Amino acid sequence: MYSVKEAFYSLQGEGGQAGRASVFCRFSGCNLWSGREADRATAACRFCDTDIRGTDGQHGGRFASADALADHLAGLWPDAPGTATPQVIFTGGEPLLQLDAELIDAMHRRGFDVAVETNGTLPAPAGIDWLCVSPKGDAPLVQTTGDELKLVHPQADAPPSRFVDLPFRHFFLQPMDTAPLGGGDSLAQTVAYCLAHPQWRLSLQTHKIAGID
Ligand SMILES: C[S@@+](CC[C@H](N)C(=O)[O-])C[C@H]1O[C@@H](n2cnc3c(N)ncnc32)[C@H](O)[C@@H]1O
Ligand SMILES: Nc1nc2[nH]cc(C(=O)O)c2c(=O)[nH]1
Ligand code: SF4
Ligand SMILES: [Mg+2]
Repeated sequence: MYSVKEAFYSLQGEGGQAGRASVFCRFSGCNLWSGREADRATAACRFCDTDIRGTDGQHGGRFASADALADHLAGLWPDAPGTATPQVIFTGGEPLLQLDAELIDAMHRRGFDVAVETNGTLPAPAGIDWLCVSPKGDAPLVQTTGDELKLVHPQADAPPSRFVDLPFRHFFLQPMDTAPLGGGDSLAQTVAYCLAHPQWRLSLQTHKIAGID
């Protein structure tokens, strides 16, 4: 059984694939926060910008099998002209609590590339085409390889220097959207860090700038 908060068709807003049309599957639940505002201040991850509870979002629900969920997600890809490879982005919540090889295979059989956004505290199954790891504070990092490491910045207990020697192909710093918390000048700090440490590239949340989701 898979629990999905919401699913939607949009453009990847972040990281090295920003701008690519994708179907998003946002799984419910996370191992670093309950999703309740009352628990935010004491959670392992405190700055989450997302509603991760329940299955009540658009195209959300509970799916009894990998094929049922894969059919549901493939149905969100538009009947559009051209030859672009469809992509599904499994996110959440924490997708690696639910994503398994069966669902990855089911999406591949439907012609989709499979991308994942994870906090890196759980091992990733094989077969993912684009793995984005986004470490959180002092939560243990288990998944130490992938395509991109995308660190939300600044985090007092997660300096970029701790991650920059890991074997990822791309290193992004993403300014912390402080809307859930209030205050801060994370954009200026992130720009300054990238200028001083050129291994890191700036990732802006372009979907928020564009106002698309
Ligand atoms: C909502 S998380 C879900 C996936 C997974 N749990 C994770 O944390 O990577 C999706 C992406 O949004 C980023 N994110 C969450 N809250 C953010 C915020 N306030 N500002 C900037 N990025 C944020 C995460 O770091 C992650 O890269
Ligand atoms: N457009 C858009 N791009 C995204 N890339 C990662 C997202 C996420 O919440 O995982 C996200 C999201 O929520 N929306
Ligand atoms: S790990 Fe990801 S989904 Fe979980 S609370 Fe943090 S940002 Fe949100
Ligand atoms: Mg998001």
